[in-house]
Amino acid sequence: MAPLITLATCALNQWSLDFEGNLQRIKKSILKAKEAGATLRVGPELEIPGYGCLDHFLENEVYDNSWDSLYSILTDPELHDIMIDVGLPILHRNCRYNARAIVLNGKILCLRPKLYLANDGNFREMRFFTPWNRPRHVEDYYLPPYIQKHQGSRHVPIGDVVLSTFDTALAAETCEELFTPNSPHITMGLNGVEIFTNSSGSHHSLRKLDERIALISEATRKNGGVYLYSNQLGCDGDRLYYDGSAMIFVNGDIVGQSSQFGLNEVEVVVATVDLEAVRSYRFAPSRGMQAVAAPEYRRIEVDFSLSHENLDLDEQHSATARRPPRYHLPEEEIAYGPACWLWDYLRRSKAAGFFIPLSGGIDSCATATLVYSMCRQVVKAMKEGNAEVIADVKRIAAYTETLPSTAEELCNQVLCTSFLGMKEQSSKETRERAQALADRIGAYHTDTNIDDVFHSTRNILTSATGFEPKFKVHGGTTTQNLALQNIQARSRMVISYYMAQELCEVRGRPGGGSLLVLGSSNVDECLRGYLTKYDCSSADINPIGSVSKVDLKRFIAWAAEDFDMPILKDFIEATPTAELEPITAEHTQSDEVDMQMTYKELSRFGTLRKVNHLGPFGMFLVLLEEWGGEGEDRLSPREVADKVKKFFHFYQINRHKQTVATPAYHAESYSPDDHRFDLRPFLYPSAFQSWSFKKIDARVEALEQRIQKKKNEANASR
Ligand SMILES: Nc1ncnc2c1ncn2[C@@H]1O[C@H](COP(=O)(O)OP(=O)(O)OC[C@H]2O[C@@H]([n+]3cccc(C(=O)O)c3)[C@H](O)[C@@H]2O)[C@@H](O)[C@H]1O
Ligand SMILES: Nc1ncnc2c1ncn2[C@@H]1O[C@H](COP(=O)(O)OP(=O)(O)OP(=O)(O)O)[C@@H](O)[C@H]1O
Ligand SMILES: NC(=O)CC[C@H](N)C(=O)O
Repeated sequence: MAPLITLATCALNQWSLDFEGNLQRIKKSILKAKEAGATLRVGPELEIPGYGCLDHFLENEVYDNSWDSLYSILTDPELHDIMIDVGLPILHRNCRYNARAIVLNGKILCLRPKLYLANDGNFREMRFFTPWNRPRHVEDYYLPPYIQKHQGSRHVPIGDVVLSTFDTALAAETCEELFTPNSPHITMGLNGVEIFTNSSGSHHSLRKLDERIALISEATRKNGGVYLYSNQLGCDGDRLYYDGSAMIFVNGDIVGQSSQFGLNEVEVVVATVDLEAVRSYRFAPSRGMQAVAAPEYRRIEVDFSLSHENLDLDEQHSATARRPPRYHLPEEEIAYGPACWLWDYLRRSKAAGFFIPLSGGIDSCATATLVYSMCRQVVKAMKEGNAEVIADVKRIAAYTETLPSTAEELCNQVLCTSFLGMKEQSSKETRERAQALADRIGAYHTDTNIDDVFHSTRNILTSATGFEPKFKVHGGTTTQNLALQNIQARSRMVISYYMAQELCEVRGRPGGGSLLVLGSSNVDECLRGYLTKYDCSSADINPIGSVSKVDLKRFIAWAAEDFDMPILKDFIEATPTAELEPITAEHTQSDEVDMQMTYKELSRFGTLRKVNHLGPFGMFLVLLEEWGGEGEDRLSPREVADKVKKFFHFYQINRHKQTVATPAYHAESYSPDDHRFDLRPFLYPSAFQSWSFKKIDARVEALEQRIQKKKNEANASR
């Protein structure tokens, strides 16, 4: 019988280029793993410099510093007696590799470079690294001189290897390799590898954890084995939030899972597993037939036992029981992910808090609710005794000597909101909703009118040219109507930055400080371009910029119950409106009327454009199936065509706005973010003269002729 083995994986809140902080968190995780009796610890991808260094991976200094950190791990005797799988970038024969060092008792056993790099969506690993791309190939890696001295040899093996200990075999695959069709774990498993490690730099996106769980579960269900998944956690200096969820699987089942969103900088997951369960799982002769035909790996012999053969631990421990996977609802993912990201951003930027221009509409309400959600998590972590969080709150919550004890108290210290209204345009309802929300969450709120700024800006044009622009409801043209709306929108941006800079002084915050302006444009408005360029959407950061309106509404409905905030129901029921035009008895502005499409339709267009990679004609064909056909609520081919064409027209003429979009938390797979995720032109030829639109027209005409023919035949046969 095989003895039991205790293994550990972890989620670490690394920060790009924070070599000292990263090293300290790595060491802490190793010590925690050791304390729990583990003999193997796996850490996140590129954990030494942090995963998100991006073009810094082209700087040699990052490689040197990473070796310095590794040297510190090798020479720390407290980190001995445990096998360590740690991520770092390395230079080998002048090529850069995203690698792992497998280390034991102060010596490097081998280096394992990533075979297949992640290079889609937000990932650009091919920009910095070379893929090893040669399964099972091994070479000699020449160590830096001071490491050679310490190691007692000039080189160590580098490549796709298997490690054989006294009692089992293990091997490493790295993040994306799990997602590829021909994952290394398949051949490794057929070669008798019983333990797989995977270190990841995998960011959050709504509903993505399901995919990871399905992949790992499938990998070990088919082939048997123990799978240790490690991931980075938190904001490491970018739009991305790495959502932890370190996990241990045995033969398709989860036996350990860390939190997906949390404020702990170091989370270690430990499980005790019975290797006999893996061996007996691999009984099928069909597997055996593939195993004997599988190509062989070079084995590194390791004089170490992962099991507790001679320890009392065996008697005390039994294998960790399997448990169901823990998923959050998408509305919970929105409540927790952006909130944790905001916290990391706030503490790491050393800002004094946030400023939100609060309109009384649902979007800025969602942004404010996320800051409140952040405060709830921070206060909870303080109550649990989280020392790092307490230290950060001591610096940030400077208004009082004592630490805030409720989310509302903390929110009062870190959040200022302002209603920036106009006498004729702003309704009593929005003004009151903004005030009521601020009161409920404890924000410091001001209610002010910006009519003076509006009128004086408008009058500048009049005194310069004699021309007097008017709103449409007062007889103005569309251009005049838009120009006047944009004065309001853009002056709100200037006023917001002014407020953000001065409010700490106004409130007498010891040490002063200034606030970060938070934006509130959602993914659908960005996609359609229904926002004013350089208005409040041009904020410092935006926690909801990649969340759809449909999901935002679900989140607000969830928060109304879960955060006990009945006031949020009023926001859901209100008709979304920009309130940029004067309200009259006959006219109140409404988003969906203005946009000429619904938020639900926008979500579908967005998904088909980005996730399904469809152009206008392809989208038309898909939507024809979905929305077209016979029946009362079905659309004719021409109606479907009009919707698709309208969407592409507005998307294309407004794409330029995405070039200045506020850095937003990445959450949605159809995000139009022009900076890192959705790389497209921003000067398009006219959509209406496009080849695709002509194809749509031709197909509509053909379909209409067919429909007419059918009708004629039906009439004739009556
Ligand atoms: N191809 C191109 N490349 C680069 N820049 C280009 C461009 N075409 C126009 N532009 C620039 O963009 C400007 C037009 O864009 P922009 O100034 O945004 O103005 P515009 O898109 O004309 O108007 C803003 C729209 O957003 C709506 N809205 C809805 C909800 C809230 C808010 C709000 O702000 O609170 C606004 C508002 O009702 C209106 O329909 C042009 O004046 C020009 O400066
Ligand atoms: N009266 C106002 N007071 C303060 N801020 C405002 C006001 N009107 C608009 N804003 C700011 O400008 C942003 C964009 O305005 P817009 O009317 O498009 O809002 P929205 O996208 O519909 O969001 P919301 O649902 O928050 O109104 C808002 O999210 C808000 O931050
Ligand atoms: N760092 C990686 O290799 C990540 C790629 C992977 N597709 C993910 O999103 O998790």
